[in-house]
Amino acid sequence: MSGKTTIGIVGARGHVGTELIKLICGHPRFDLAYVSSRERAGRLVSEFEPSYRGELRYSAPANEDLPTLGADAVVLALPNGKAAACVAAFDFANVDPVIVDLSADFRFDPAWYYGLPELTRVWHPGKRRISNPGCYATAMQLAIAPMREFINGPVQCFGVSGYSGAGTTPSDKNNPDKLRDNLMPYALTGHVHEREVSTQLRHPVEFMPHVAPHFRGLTITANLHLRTAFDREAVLARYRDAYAGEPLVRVFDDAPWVSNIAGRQHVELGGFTLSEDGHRLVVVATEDNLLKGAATQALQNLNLAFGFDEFAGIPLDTHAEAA
Ligand SMILES: NC(=O)C1=CN([C@@H]2O[C@H](COP(=O)(O)OP(=O)(O)OC[C@H]3O[C@@H](n4cnc5c(N)ncnc54)[C@H](OP(=O)(O)O)[C@@H]3O)[C@@H](O)[C@H]2O)C=CC1
Ligand SMILES: CC(=O)N[C@@H](CCC(=O)OP(=O)(O)O)C(=O)O
Repeated sequence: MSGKTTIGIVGARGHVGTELIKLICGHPRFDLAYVSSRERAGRLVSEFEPSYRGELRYSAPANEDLPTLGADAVVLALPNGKAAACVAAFDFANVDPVIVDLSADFRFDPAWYYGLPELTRVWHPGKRRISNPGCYATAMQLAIAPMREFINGPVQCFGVSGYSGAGTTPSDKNNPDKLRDNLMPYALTGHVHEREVSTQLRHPVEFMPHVAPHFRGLTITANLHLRTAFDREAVLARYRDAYAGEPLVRVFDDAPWVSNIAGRQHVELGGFTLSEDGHRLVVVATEDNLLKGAATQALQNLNLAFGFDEFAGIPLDTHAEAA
């Protein structure tokens, strides 16, 4: 291979695995070692991903064969519940690549680093087992964190995701016919991202997710009750300060629209609206669930794990001006 750091992707046919292949193809320091898919085993990656110009083919290694494949890092992009068996195979073989898990399987395991770099990168150095946050959970935490110390009582978050969030295994939530002209509520209490955000922020969050007919991009509308009365300027100043110098978090005056975020790497925050008494704040966040909600964040985590620039290989567009 090329002297580059090599990455294996397990579950590379999926929506997130596909985005990660594209990002790694454009990365100056990473190269693909292997990409697994049972359905595409034997097929050339270039058949599915034109930006990949090599001869690599999808393969379908058994878990116990993964440690023999020799990648410097492994990204697990499998459905929930499948990661532990892969990790156990590496442990059993005493092979210790950097592992980034995209599922929810290790997000509550204190032995794993929770990688939402804008909020947790200070704890990253030396971490080789990295749990990538959930898509909605990323947007919720970035929307709430700057006001965390002033929040009074639970935060309510109304979420609407494009149906790529539901993966490729057929279900009502990714069935375009059932989604047409529709908004599908689900997991209205107890969604894993509710628990994830409440745990990470150490503050209760109540999350009500929905799926919509668009393919990619999600919106979170967060309702925060505040102990202290705020005016809009003070709120905006807190968000601008919190994310100053963060290329993947942009703060706007107006509420962001999901139609503007598909295919883009960053999270947008905006629409800061206060009640008349200044004690209730509503904030809107949008994000491409497959990018900052998954693959882009995984790339930030991989860059940090190998000591590269955190944003290497992440195409930062500039066409929308932050407020
Ligand atoms: N979609 C999203 O917006 C986000 C997803 N995530 C998480 O990322 C992970 C991947 O999501 P996504 O790409 O949407 O999922 P998909 O359903 O699109 O893809 C799943 C991948 O896993 C493989 N796979 C499925 N079942 C198995 C199995 N039993 N054993 C081995 N491989 C299997 C599939 O390939 P094949 O069947 O060919 O082997 C496919 O490559 C999930 O854990 C998801 O929760 C996180 C944030 C956002
Ligand atoms: C629309 C839809 O179904 N979205 C997924 C979230 C995708 C995600 O972030 O997944 P994990 O936390 O499982 O990794 C869901 O609600 O389960």
